[in-house]
Amino acid sequence: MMPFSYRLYLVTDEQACLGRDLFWVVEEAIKGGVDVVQLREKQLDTPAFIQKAERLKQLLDKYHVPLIINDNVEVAKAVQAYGIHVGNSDQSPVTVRAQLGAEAAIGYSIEYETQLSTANAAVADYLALSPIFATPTKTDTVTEWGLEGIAHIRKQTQKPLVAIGHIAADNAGSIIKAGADCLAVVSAICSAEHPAYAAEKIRIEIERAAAGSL
Ligand SMILES: Cc1ncc(COP(=O)(O)OP(=O)(O)O)c(N)n1
Ligand SMILES: Cc1nc(C(=O)O)sc1CCOP(=O)(O)O
Ligand SMILES: [Mg+2]
Repeated sequence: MMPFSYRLYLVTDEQACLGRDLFWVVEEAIKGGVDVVQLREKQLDTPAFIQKAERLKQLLDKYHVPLIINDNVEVAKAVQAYGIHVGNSDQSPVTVRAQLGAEAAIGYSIEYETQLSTANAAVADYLALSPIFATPTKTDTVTEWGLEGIAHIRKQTQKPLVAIGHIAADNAGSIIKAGADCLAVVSAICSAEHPAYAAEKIRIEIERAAAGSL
């Protein structure tokens, strides 16, 4: 098991970067306060995914920001990523743990409350509530957890809770106050005119809400 004490989680989406260089967007996002990055590539084959992940890891290492790989265990292994994120259509966290060992952080999407009591949730280092609010960025989702859903799940687990889905500066504080530990964001940062400024605004809301709930 690995610690997961991050606050602002960038999930990449090249399309959402509106023609700008992904590596530039990521670096700006880090300057604004992103402290963990997931490389999410749904179209690349494994060799191309590895190549991109290697380049991204070099950049992230400069800032001591951990790299999470979406779905692909082979890529996570090849680049010695900090961890991997899997959901219900991917290899299970139990299988991934067997392949990557205790030294990899595993994130697991929670779409149904019944998942909480499974071995898959038990071996995960963080749980992602998927989605908090419906989002055009990913439409193959089940239901929206909403703020009430976060509070409900918060009472049932001590694991770090990552919220994802339609998160931006204007709802960041309420999501943290409802019980999330970390906010995962695609478009509000990748598609922002100034990704650094956008990340900074979200980070400020996170810190403000977290300080208020101490
Ligand atoms: C932080 C985070 N949370 C949820 C997801 C979604 O994972 P999944 O359900 O496996 O869907 P895909 O991203 O693989 O399409 C995520 N990637 N990251
Ligand atoms: C990658 C991803 N997973 C989700 C889930 O619900 O599991 S929602 C999502 C995309 C989130 O994008 P945005 O910040 O633009 O709303
Ligand atoms: Mg997946």
